[in-house]
Amino acid sequence: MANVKFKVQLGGTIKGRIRVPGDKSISHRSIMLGALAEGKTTVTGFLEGDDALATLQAFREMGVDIDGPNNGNVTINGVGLRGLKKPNKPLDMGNSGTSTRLLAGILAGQDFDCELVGDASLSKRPMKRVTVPLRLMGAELETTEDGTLPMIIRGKGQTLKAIDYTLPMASAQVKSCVLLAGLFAEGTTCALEPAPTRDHTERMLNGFGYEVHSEKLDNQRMKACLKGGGSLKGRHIDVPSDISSAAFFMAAAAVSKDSDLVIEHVGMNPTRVGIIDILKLMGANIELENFHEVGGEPVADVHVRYAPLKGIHIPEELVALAIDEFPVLFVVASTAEGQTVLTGAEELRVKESDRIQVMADALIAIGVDAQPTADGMIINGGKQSPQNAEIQSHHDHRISMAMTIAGLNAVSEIIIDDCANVNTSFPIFIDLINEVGMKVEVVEEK
Ligand SMILES: O=C(O)C1=C[C@@H](OP(=O)(O)O)[C@@H](O)[C@H](O)C1
Ligand SMILES: C=C(OP(=O)(O)O)C(=O)O
Repeated sequence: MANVKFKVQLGGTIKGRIRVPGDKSISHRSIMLGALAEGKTTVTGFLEGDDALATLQAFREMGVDIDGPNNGNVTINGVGLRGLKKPNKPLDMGNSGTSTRLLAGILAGQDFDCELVGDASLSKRPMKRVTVPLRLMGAELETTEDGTLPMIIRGKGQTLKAIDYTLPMASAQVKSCVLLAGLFAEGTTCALEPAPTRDHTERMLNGFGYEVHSEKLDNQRMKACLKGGGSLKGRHIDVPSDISSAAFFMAAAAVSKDSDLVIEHVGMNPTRVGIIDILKLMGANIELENFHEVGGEPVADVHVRYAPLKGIHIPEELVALAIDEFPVLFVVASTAEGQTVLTGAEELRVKESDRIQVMADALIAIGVDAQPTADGMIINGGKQSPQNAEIQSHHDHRISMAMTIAGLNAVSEIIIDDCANVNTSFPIFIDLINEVGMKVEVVEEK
């Protein structure tokens, strides 16, 4: 396969009015719940990126009739909770942690064996976090000794046991895995999280008429519970634009002089808006306009104008609410005056890459004063020394995009290696970033 490199020209002013593609987390869940529902589910705004397409393809291979995607429109003819069929081959989850961990929960309750495989990056990511609770529920699963893919899920059609599970880490994927397995369990399954994480699974299950009870306990901890054995009713889902994709554009406009950008129809779920809170704490000028609700999820237009930024200690309670945005937030911190400190974010080490180490290496390579720590990063911003650099993305779409944004304030040319991975979450990233005022050339090397 050709190696796709991004050659980023320095500088630029970010202006315009854009719309970024659909939310990845909601797109995955629309296929999963649509497939498990009775009747037809129609989806608009579906993200046609490789990760969400891996989920779609997996359900096709399990016998679900799915039309599309066609310009973000998908129709799923649901087969009900007991209607999935054994696929003829291992299901390829590509680069997608969300597909793998949520599907593991669904597959644990089936009456057929199934194998999940993935690419080099996904095959290194920890899966014990889902095999541990699923085994407690009575599921039979096998992984490598290290607890990584490939994963075999042995389905005997057994009814799973409901559990009351306290998650050891703040992870929406683990919470969702447990709740989805809970659909196939006898009794009430609960997932208690150490800090609130994205709640799209709970919201969407409720939207499909499957009651999930969520309550806030002490210390902001959330507990979500559902009773097994119910049914989901097909519905329409309008997927809002992905705040995690919008984040690259918010950051770009926040760090470049004279910028003025509107990003339309962005998902504003309170469990996802950490990026906005953090940028505002740094001094960013962000206004939310045209607030409204689509299908149970709040959306707004995000208006960002340039303002000088300062370093901060990022409040730990915002970490899970901005978990995918740290690569680009590190870039923002490198341009802000003073020190930015991130703590409590060790989960970043087990994403598509080790996002603490990889971003520290990339920023140091372009002359930024950055210091990785066990659970975060210390960045002394506002002073970069000129250094030409060729950056490695390490199979991580968010590194490719974050380091592109670094070009706005870098003092020497940036080339990023291995960038085809932006297709996992944001296939039109380069078109949009060039449209709003950057100059990024895509070079394909055989
Ligand atoms: O549930 C989801 O859709 C996701 C949850 C997060 O992962 P963790 O739950 O592992 O933190 C996030 O990083 C990922 O991009 C999408
Ligand atoms: C962590 C991410 O996704 P996933 O875990 O689904 O691979 C991401 O998109 O940043």
